[in-house]
Amino acid sequence: MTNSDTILAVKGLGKSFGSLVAVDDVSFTIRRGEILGIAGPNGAGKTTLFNLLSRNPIVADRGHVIFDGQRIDRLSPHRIFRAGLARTFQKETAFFKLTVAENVRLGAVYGAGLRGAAANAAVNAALEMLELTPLKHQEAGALTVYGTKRLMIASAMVASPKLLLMDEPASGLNTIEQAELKTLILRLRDQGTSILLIEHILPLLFGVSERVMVMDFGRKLTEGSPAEIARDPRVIDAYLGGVNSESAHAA
Ligand SMILES: Nc1ncnc2c1ncn2[C@@H]1O[C@H](COP(=O)(O)OP(=O)(O)OP(=O)(O)O)[C@@H](O)[C@H]1O
Repeated sequence: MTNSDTILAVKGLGKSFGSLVAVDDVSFTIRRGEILGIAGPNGAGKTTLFNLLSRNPIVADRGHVIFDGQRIDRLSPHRIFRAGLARTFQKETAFFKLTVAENVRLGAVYGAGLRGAAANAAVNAALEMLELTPLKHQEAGALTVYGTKRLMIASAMVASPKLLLMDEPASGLNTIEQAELKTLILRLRDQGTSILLIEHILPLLFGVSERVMVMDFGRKLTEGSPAEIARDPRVIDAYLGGVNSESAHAA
């Protein structure tokens, strides 16, 4: 069911909240070095899927997850992170009274288990990668939205994850910041990190993803290249709400 080219293989993943099936029998794979996009309307189950993969803060009712050849759906969130699967959150999340560098250090020490010079080197590399070095001594609470988004990514990247789950990194960003984020996401991928990306800003999602999976009512509706997804009438019906595929695809 998995091979060495596959970084993540998800099979039959499911989660219900009472009578609501938030994630319904979802299966997919991600190749090493790939960016797989996830689209879908509000409430489709995208964030719940991330929660199940990271087991943070909830666990799946059904299905299994093979990450880098190892079954991870019974590991603690901490062990999943250590195994190389990191995530960012939709809501800006940071220790706002700590500095930017201190936040990233927490990821290095308590997340990745690094100490001393190794921790310092990882923190500096992550700050540099996310262009946060000039802001390293600033309180996280004083960052812009885009700064906080980059801080969340830096706090994940400090562990050198093999796979990064990004939950709506472009929400709240202006168009210039969105363009910068696009460059940054591609750079992370080019440096060897596979990426699973939830994003409502379709030009960005379609512009960086090799493939896009669309969810609706907890289920995987379809998956394909961005061009295939943009012209799929089921997707237009479920998600684009009549926006024609040409404008949705204009990156
Ligand atoms: N802890 C929870 N308890 C009860 N219902 C939940 C819980 N978490 C999510 N849900 C419900 O599961 C469904 C899927 O939610 P989810 O946040 O995964 O959707 P989404 O696709 O990420 O939406 P959005 O694009 O708005 O972020 C929604 O109906 C939501 O209300």
